Amino acid sequence: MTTDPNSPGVHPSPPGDPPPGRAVLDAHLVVDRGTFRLDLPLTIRPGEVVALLGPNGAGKTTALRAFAGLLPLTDGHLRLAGRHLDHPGRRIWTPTEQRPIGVVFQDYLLFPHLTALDNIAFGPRRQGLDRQRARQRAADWLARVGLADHARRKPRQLSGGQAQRVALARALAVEPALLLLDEPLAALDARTRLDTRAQLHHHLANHRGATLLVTHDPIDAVVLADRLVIIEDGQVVQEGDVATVTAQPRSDYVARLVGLNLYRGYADGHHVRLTDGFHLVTGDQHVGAVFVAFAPSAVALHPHRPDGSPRNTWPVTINGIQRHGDNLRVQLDGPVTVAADVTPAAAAQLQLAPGRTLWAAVKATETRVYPAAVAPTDAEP
Ligand SMILES: Nc1ncnc2c1ncn2[C@@H]1O[C@H](COP(=O)(O)OP(=O)(O)OP(=O)(O)O)[C@@H](O)[C@H]1O
Repeated sequence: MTTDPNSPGVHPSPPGDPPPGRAVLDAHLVVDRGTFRLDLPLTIRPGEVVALLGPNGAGKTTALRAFAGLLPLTDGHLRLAGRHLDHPGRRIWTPTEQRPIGVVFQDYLLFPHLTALDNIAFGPRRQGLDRQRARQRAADWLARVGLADHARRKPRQLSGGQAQRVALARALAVEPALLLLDEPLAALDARTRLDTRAQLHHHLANHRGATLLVTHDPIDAVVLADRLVIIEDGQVVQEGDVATVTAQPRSDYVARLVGLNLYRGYADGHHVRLTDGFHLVTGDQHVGAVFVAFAPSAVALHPHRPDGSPRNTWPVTINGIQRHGDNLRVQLDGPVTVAADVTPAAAAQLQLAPGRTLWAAVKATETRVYPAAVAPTDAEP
């Protein structure tokens, strides 16, 4: 691999490229790490915030490192603001420090020996601003994140929430075409996270570049992102706006993330035969391969088989019980594995305990049915 002598940031992409359209980020990351392969097409429009979600080992960190220039692409391309930063097919590669990218790492990685002000001024200085103007820009950013009076503090003299805000200001002070956020709120306690999330939302709304948020936290994703991209085993399994993804999960991971029971099956009118042979009656009519989803709150538990109503009923055995907000979430085994939410009062009445057998009931009208065939994505600009 050779370094592109015509450093991106100075020269446009070579002629012959497809037009970048409205996307500021246009990437197809292919990265091989041993037996693991990340294969992630991703475009992001100016001002758009995309959350990259996935279970452990899905490839989120690999993607983040590839964007930041800490891992080279095996194949594919990475184009930002119309310039190729990485394109193995053309032997183009751009070192980290020359990429117009701001990164907020999970543990912030502030320079410990520099003040908050100098941490933020570092990027603009390296971009060529003189010392005074770089410090002025840093001071402006400190004021924007509400820390004007913390300019002289060193990172060890800042709280977790303050350090996070300095890290965000440092990343944004270089006016990056792409802002990468790596679990930006994970290190904060619950109260600070709430405030900091609201502030982050405000700053992202004003950021004109693209933002990629890597997170495990569905709340961060739902609050902060315009679009979700979910990867598993290095591949995109679902993407779309928050409302669509949360309403119509297409993988077990996404269903767990949004707290829904999810099954695959084959629909014939109001009946869906699940892959393990069980039948569900649904409110919607469909024909063909479908997903069926319903909320744990839609599952009613009874000590005896309920009769006389057009519902789905089946015997279940309690496998586990956890707190879930003000309620209890009960994991149930049976011909259909299912999670049910019950109030503490109902739990006491039903004498819930692991191993106890009950009946589960779900009204047909509480189910959602949608085709299993993958719809075309709306990712293209
Ligand atoms: N240095 C490495 N060499 C080889 N394979 C690696 C290396 N680091 C990670 N991997 C593999 O790459 C895959 C993706 O890992 P990655 O850290 O990107 O996942 P992740 O989605 O960030 O996971 P987590 O949520 O646990 O941080 C995993 O299978 C992992 O074992």
